[in-house]
Formats: sequence, C-alpha cells, structure tokens
Amino acid sequence: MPPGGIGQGRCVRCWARRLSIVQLDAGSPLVQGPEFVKGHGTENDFVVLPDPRGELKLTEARVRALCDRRQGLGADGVLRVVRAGDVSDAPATVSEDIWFMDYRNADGSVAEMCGNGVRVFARYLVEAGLARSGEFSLGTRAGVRTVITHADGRVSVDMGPASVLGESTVSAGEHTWDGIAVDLGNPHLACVTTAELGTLDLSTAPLYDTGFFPNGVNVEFVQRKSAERVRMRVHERGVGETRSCGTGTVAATVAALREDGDDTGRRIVEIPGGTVEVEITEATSTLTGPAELVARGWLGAEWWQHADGG
Ligand SMILES: N[C@@H](CCC[C@H](N)C(=O)O)C(=O)O
Repeated sequence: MPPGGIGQGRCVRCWARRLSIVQLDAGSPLVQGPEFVKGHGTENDFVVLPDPRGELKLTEARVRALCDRRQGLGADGVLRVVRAGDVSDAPATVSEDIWFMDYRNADGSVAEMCGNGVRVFARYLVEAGLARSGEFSLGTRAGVRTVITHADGRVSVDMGPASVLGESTVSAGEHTWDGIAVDLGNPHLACVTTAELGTLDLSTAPLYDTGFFPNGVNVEFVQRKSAERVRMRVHERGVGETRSCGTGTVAATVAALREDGDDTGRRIVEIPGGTVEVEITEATSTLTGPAELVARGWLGAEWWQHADGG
C-alpha cells in the first residue's frame, strides 16, 4: 500500500512506476543471482539452471536447497545447462561443444540419466534459442541422446538400448515383489504386480538387494491395464516417490512386454503425473511425452550464497 493509502490523494500507478526504479541494497534478497527456469515432464519437476560459461558452482547443498519445496523453489531434480567441455565427468563419447544435461537428484546426488529431464532440457534449449526445433542431440552422463521436439509440445527421446541385467526382488512392509533389473544408463527394478497400485506405501524406500544394486536403484511398480496400457508408480533413487520417471517408464515397458511374452513393442504408460508412450525395438528405446516450461526468474544472490553454507 502506498504511503497515505489508496484513494488518499496518491496515484497507485505512479507508485508502482516508482517501485520499478527502486535501488536495491547489496544485501537485499531481491538482488539478482543466477537465472533459473522451472519446468516439468508429466509432473516430474526440475529447476533448470542455464550455465553457458560453466561458471556455476553447483554443490550438493545448493541442489538440496533449490529442490526444497518449502524453503527453495521445489523440484525433484536440477538440470544444469552447460557445455560438455565444462563438465569434468562427461563421458568421452560426448563432444565438448555439445549442450550437456548435468542432472542432479533432489538429495544432491548425481545421476546418469533422466528421461523426463531430457525432454524438459530439450524444450529449454529450443525456447532459449540454443537449438533449433526438430531433431538434435544433447549430452548426458549416459552418453549422447537424440531428441525430436514436436509442434504440440511433446518431445521424443532416443533413450538407447534398455538392457536387461537379470532378476531381483524388492520388499516394502510385509510384501516382496519380483522384478526385472533394467539399465537405462541409470538402474531400475521394474516389478509387475496385480496389487492395486494406489494401496502401495512408497513413503519410504523399498528394500532392495544392495549386492545387485551397489549404487542404489529406482523401483517401478507396474500394473497391466489393457493390451496397450500399463499403470506405474515409482520410488526414485535420490528423490523418493515422484509423479513420473521417464527412464522408469521405459523399464516398466520392458517388464510389461516380457510379461506378455514379447521383447519388443509399444506401451502407453500412465503415471500419476500424466501419460507417456514408450517403444522398445531390438536396437533402442524411444520415450515420447510432454515437456512444459512454467516460469523464469532469478535466484536471490544472497540466497544462492547462503545455500552453499556461505
Ligand atoms: N526422473 C528421472 C530419473 C532421475 C534419476 C533417478 N532418480 C536416478 O537416481 O537414477 C527420469 O525421468 O528418468
């Protein structure tokens, strides 16, 4: 409210105009720090951090602070947009000048791949003018991924071969499920079940075989809905239950196809956050689904500094 109050001789529009030229003190929370974009793919949500010169110090503490849904922006993960040459653990197969998705889980851990993240990342590259819509490639820790952006906002990702590593089990509460271990750059255990998915308690991580999955695992629970459709819920490594997991939907499709006696085919996968399409061929797997950018802004410079414990 302007001094004197509305309707007491002050013009509200003049006051608003004055606000926009306010000089900010150095310690003000509104002093601009790094730019961010917020986006999601089937409600698996991400903070996108553009870092074209490879200057951002993205520590575990900063990732956790950004993803905090009460004190930060809130997200399942962070996607730093950086040239592969500026990422010390980028695979040698990714050329240095390519845009690289530096993905981090909400708990600050690094993961090799994120299927929903790649779609959001691709959409960001196009909207920011860093890539032309249509087909292009980008880098991930699982290697180069080719994407196609569609006019309706969906993005298709060539996810590479979905490699079946064997079988394992997982348990939650009294129940134990058999599952198929699938590698999509990151590890998955996809368990087909007839149990009503809504009754599963995924508030804590299911117990898995740490000998089989020494680096942790993403666990999918998959229910056949029809010949073409499955439902899935997921507990993600480094995050908890999420509304969707792109790599998880590919693993779920592999498991569902096997249940029907097939190694290849297509499935529509319904997750709590929406619907995606997955195709498995002998050579590769393809994930198609929506990617939305919802906001752009700047982190407070001081908040960013404190988020690193500074
Ligand atoms: N939500 C992602 C997977 C993100 C990484 C995963 N939590 C892991 O640690 O492997 C997806 O859409 O694939």
